[in-house]
Parts: sequence; C-alpha cells; structure tokens
Amino acid sequence: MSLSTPPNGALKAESKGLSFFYGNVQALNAISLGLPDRHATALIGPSGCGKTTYLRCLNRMHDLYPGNRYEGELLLYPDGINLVAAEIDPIEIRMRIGMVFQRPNPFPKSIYENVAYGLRIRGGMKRTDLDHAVERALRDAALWPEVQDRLHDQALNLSGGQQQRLCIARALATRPEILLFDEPTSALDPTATARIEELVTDLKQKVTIVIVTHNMQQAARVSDYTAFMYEGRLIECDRTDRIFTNPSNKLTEEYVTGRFG
Ligand SMILES: Nc1ncnc2c1ncn2[C@@H]1O[C@H](COP(=O)(O)OP(=O)(O)OP(=O)(O)O)[C@@H](O)[C@H]1O
Repeated sequence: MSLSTPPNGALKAESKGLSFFYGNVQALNAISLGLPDRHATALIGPSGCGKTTYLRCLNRMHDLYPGNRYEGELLLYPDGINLVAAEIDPIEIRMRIGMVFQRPNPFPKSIYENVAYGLRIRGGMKRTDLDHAVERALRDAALWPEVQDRLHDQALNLSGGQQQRLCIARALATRPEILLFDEPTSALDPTATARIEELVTDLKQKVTIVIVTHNMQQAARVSDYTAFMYEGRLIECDRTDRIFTNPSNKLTEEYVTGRFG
C-alpha cells in the first residue's frame, strides 16, 4: 500500500493537493502528505523533483519572489490554518516554522545578536528574558559550551559546523513548531555532519522536523518517515525502515537502491 499520510498519531502539518508554480513552471503537482508531530520526515528524490520547493512552501519562502503561485492547501495543526492562504502573514509563519539552509548563513553580527534576531523582531522582551532565551536556544543547538564565554564575538569566526549549529539556534530561538532543514550538512565535514545528525535526532522530541537530503544513509539515520518524490509528485511516504527495505513502489525501490538519481 502506498501511503501519503503515515499511519500514526497526530499530524503537525498536512498538504492536501498542494501544487506550486514558478510563473509558468509547475514544480509541485497535487502533493498530499502528512507530517507527523514531533517526528522527522525526510524528503528524498532525484535532483529537480521538487523537494526544496515543497520545503519552502511550508514557511512561505516563495513569497519573496514575484510570480510564484500556490494551489491547494497546506494545513498547520492543531489550529488548522492554511499556510499558503493569501491572508496568512509570512513573517509570523517564519517564526513558527524555522528554516536551516544548505550553507551556514549567519548574519555578520555577534553570536548573541544572531540568536536574538527573531526575538528582537517579535519585540516586547526584557533584556534578561532575551539573555535567557538566547542561552536556551544555544543549549538546544548544542553550542552553548563552546560559545558561552564569547557571545559578543563575530559569528563569522566560528567553524562551519559551529556556524550551522548557530543557524539552528537562531531558528530555535522563536520556539518554532516545525524546523525545516534543506540539506543541512552538505557543506560540512563528517564530524560536523555527525553532530548535526545527533542534534536533529534530539530535537525531534520537541519540534517537528522536515529534512531534505540527498544522502540515503542520513535519511535512514535521522528520520522516522521518508517521502519519495519524483517529477513534482509524491510517489510514496512511509516509515523510513519500510521505504529503505520494502517500498511499495517500484520507482522508490530503484531510487533507494541507487539505480537512478
Ligand atoms: N526559481 C525557479 N524558477 C523556475 N523554476 C524553478 C525555480 N526553482 C526551481 N525550479 C524548478 O522546479 C523544479 C523543482 O526544483 P527543486 O529545487 O524544488 O528540486 P529539488 O528536488 O530540491 O532538487 P535538488 O535536489 O537538485 O536540490 C525543477 O524543475 C527546477 O528546475
């Protein structure tokens, strides 16, 4: 059986017939997919199949460019709001749904100011509360012990792996409900990669995770569910162990066994 919604408890978000267009180019075709609450879902598939496009729908990153268009629904639970509805404020959504990119991209500011950034935009926090929130986010991102004595140093002086954990802390500071990772380790060495994978595994106790990866082993290590996409469509989504050992669809099997892509 091919599943678009994994057979378990609560969903944190769910797309229903979600399509996406870059101007005249249709990149997603009627994707219906459930994202289980406080679990990690990996998006896999060959280059150009729409993984990043799907991820970016979730925090309305596409709104930054003119001519882009959504169709269908992308519901956030428990409220049930449609994230891609025109009346939804993308800035507020990006506080609730954080994103970590392929390359670490700290702002050219201090470590402290990077983490405090979203909280300052949101406003209304006393300095001591801000300090606590920054510390909490850095602890959650497993970076605190390395930076606690140099919070006001330039973030760009950190190593690549530390910068990526700082970006995770920046995303965590606003206490998001979902954290999106777009190939978060592709620019990192194996040691830094292992630390990020450990972190993702820890974080999913608290926050729903969606991760795009080209690395099958990584998907198998960190995710509970895996969705296989092909040419803008969802082919199947199931428990990660099933996708890698006994997928329902022939195309999925060919992809995970390395026969194409
Ligand atoms: N800004 C854009 N304008 C027009 N078409 C785009 C744009 N960005 C992506 N596309 C197209 O949309 C489709 C999906 O691209 P997307 O980047 O989501 O795929 P992907 O699965 O993430 O690929 P990769 O694994 O290479 O990152 C591709 O055909 C791509 O060429």
